[in-house]
Amino acid sequence: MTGKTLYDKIWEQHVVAPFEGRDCLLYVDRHLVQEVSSPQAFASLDQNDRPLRRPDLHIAVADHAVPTRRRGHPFADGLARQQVDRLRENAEKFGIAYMPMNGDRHGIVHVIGPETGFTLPGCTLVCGDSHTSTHGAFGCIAFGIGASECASVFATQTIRQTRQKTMRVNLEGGLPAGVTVKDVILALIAEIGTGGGVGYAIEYAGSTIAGLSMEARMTLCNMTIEAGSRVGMVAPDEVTFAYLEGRPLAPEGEMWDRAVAAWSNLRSDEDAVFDREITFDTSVLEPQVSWGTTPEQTGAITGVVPNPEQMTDRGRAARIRKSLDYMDLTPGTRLNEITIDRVFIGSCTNGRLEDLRAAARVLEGRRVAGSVKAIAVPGSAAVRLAAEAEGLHEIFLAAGFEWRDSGCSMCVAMNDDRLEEGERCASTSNRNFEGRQGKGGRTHLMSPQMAAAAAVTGRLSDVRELL
Ligand SMILES: CC(C)[C@H](C(=O)O)[C@@H](O)C(=O)O
Ligand code: SF4
Repeated sequence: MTGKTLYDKIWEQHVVAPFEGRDCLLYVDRHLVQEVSSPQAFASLDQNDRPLRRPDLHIAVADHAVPTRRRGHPFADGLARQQVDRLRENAEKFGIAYMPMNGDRHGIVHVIGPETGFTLPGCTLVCGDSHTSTHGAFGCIAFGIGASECASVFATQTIRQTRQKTMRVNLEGGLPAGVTVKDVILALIAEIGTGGGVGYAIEYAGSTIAGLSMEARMTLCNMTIEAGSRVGMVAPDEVTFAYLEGRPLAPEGEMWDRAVAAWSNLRSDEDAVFDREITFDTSVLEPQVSWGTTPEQTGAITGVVPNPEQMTDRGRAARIRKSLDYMDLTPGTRLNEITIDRVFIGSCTNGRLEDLRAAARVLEGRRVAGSVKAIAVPGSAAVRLAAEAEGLHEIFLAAGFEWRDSGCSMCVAMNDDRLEEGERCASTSNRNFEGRQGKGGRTHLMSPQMAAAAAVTGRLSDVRELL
């Protein structure tokens, strides 16, 4: 018998009942709830007169619609206020934990889950949000679900799911100076495509992973969904345990020791066979920026805007032509000559302390270019407080950034942080679709230090020249 993958091990521990084919009824250990995807699910409990089965296994937080400034004032947007109010009321009514907007535990769901120790190795964790893949960084099976599936989790703590095929992505060789895991995942998506991971649960392994912090591993797993894979994971190790120890919801005392002993077995067996396996040399990477309207339309900052007329694949050429038209870019333009209007540093991809530190290192002693408006939005209140405790906010403010309260903010423009028609933004978020950051807005995805470099030069820039 061949060995098992990490995904298979955790999956098998959670099967309540097998169905036909690859489908199973799966037990759900943890559910994160946000304001956009939950109203229907709560309503379905009401309609069917069902209780919420395990209130202790859910945490609710409003992150998408909350304003990131003037939090003590009435919301500018009526719909946003309604969404936030409804979530608070539902959480109270069904007895689940709620993290209020102005509390110290507020933040983007995918930032507060790990930060509180709610996210743990070996568990199944779901949320009505595609970037739930983030939590797989802890060696758990975490994936985004739809509204009707949220209702099923509320009522039964189970969910019907199709077992994914497995893919191992071996990241080898470490990272050169100025290159981060955001560059790795952007380059990987550029190579395998936004459909490259469809149907697979991806496990990241290799020498590069061993040297990554939990925050970096989260960035990697976060963007796995942009490669089409709903699950990204990293086997837990000493870095994972050190991050979790002492977190408010992590096990304590003797339970901690037992947990670490159990978690230490959570790794793919030596002889495990993956359905697909690829190796990616990260030691040769350069900082990346996206130039199009999907994350796969990305290239090294030293390159140029590609020319669709030179492509033999006509479908691809047509897609690129459309992207360049929306992005208002001319083939052959050097990427580092593209000027920008806005900078957004934040999101569940790159809104953690390490990201803010990396950006601040570039900003220290420098000023945001006169033509640029820049905001820094910590992923959570805890991130903001920790950043303030070490004075990072002062560096951002002195450089000319606005320093905001936590939330999704300009990643998705569901609050009042958004691009104006035609504005171009250097952004640390994960999606660059048409209109993602505001109608007619143009997004270039990159790492926090690359966004900081763009802020000070007023154009897409190679951060290695500023280090
Ligand atoms: C609004 C929400 C359901 C959505 C998601 O599923 O990911 C959002 O978080 C996003 O990043 O596009
Ligand atoms: S920060 Fe962006 S990607 Fe993350 S949950 Fe919010 S909207 Fe989605």
